[in-house]
Amino acid sequence: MGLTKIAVIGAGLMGSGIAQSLAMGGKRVKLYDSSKQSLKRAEDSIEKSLQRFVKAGTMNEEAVFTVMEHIHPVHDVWEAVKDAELVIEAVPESLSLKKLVFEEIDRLAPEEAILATNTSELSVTAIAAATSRPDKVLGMHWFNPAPVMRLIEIVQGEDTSPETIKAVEEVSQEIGKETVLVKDRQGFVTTRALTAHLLECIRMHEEGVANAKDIDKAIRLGLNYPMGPLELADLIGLDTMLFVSEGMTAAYGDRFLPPQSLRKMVEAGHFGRKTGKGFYTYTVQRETSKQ
Ligand SMILES: C[C@H](O)CC(=O)SCCNC(=O)CCNC(=O)[C@H](O)C(C)(C)COP(=O)(O)OP(=O)(O)OC[C@H]1O[C@@H](n2cnc3c(N)ncnc32)[C@H](O)[C@@H]1OP(=O)(O)O
Ligand SMILES: NC(=O)c1ccc[n+]([C@@H]2O[C@H](COP(=O)([O-])OP(=O)(O)OC[C@H]3O[C@@H](n4cnc5c(N)ncnc54)[C@H](O)[C@@H]3O)[C@@H](O)[C@H]2O)c1
Repeated sequence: MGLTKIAVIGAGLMGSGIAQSLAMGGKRVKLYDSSKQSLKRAEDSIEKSLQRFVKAGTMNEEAVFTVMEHIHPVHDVWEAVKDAELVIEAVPESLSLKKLVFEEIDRLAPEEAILATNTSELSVTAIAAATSRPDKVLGMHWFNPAPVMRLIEIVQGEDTSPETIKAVEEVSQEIGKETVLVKDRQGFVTTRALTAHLLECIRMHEEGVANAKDIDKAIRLGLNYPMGPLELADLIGLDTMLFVSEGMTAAYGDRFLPPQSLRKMVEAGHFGRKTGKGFYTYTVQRETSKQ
């Protein structure tokens, strides 16, 4: 059994799903978020997601209890990383923020710990350079919703060692995921391909080529995609989509420019599922009063 003690930093949409996926694969996970509210929301969304597996008949209540037993929400980053063999970061898509987080976990985590970022498209090499261990830093790009999606895209930074890659390939396979290995180029493989697709569909919506429902239906039924592009953008988070679009524009030019309508929705605080409104409206679970 490879790496077993894992810390996840950032318990939002992805961090909660990553923690759940690891725990479902038998790993012990400490889950930290700078916001207590996010940590509470993470526990609720993990419970909800596990109940989907129970409803689907692929898990029983005993397995749910075991998975929850493997996830330890903590309120202090030192507590989260102090004995970790692998730390996975899933904070918002901002290079400056990720560098700050990596500087901190580099100082606090055991020196042999591997540090992985779940960035969608930012430079793994630049994040690694913020630490004293660039050979032990790589991209571990999960997909939303993490408990269901089967791929982990491993991104090799300029100084990532082969041993680091092998250890993360192993832990990915141990929890039932498939991996691919890509170079550290903006957007890697998946985000570059997906962003081109999603942005073009948002532009079509903006130009009034068709309404949101028909654009999604056309792609879902016409191209046999599991989700339409606008409902998928709402699932990913329009805030993340804007971050990604701006990052890709810096690297590849105007073809990735964010549509004005995307920017306006984000400026208005409409991030999609996570805020209850994006291209569609959703019922957002009320925050529990208990902290
Ligand atoms: C940009 C980033 O860096 C990288 C990315 O993440 S790109 C995005 C990658 N993800 C995709 O492309 C997802 C495409 N969609 C799909 O594969 C499928 O629609 C799906 C797996 C999300 C759901 O498939 P399906 O079996 O039809 O489930 P369905 O009953 O329709 O449920 C859809 C809903 O369930 C969620 N979901 C389904 N199973 C789930 C599970 N076990 N745990 C958590 N959420 C689950 C979906 O997110 C959505 O949320 P909701 O519960 O709040 O409604
Ligand atoms: N949303 C997706 O579909 C998706 C898929 C793959 C990868 N990603 C990437 O994963 C990362 C997280 O995205 P997300 O959608 O989960 O975002 P999110 O906004 O849902 O979650 C981010 C979490 O990080 C927490 N946070 C912020 N600063 C922190 C800090 N200094 N220390 C600890 N926690 C902190 C926030 O409180 C929040 O709970 C981004 O880099 C994103 O590009 C997103």
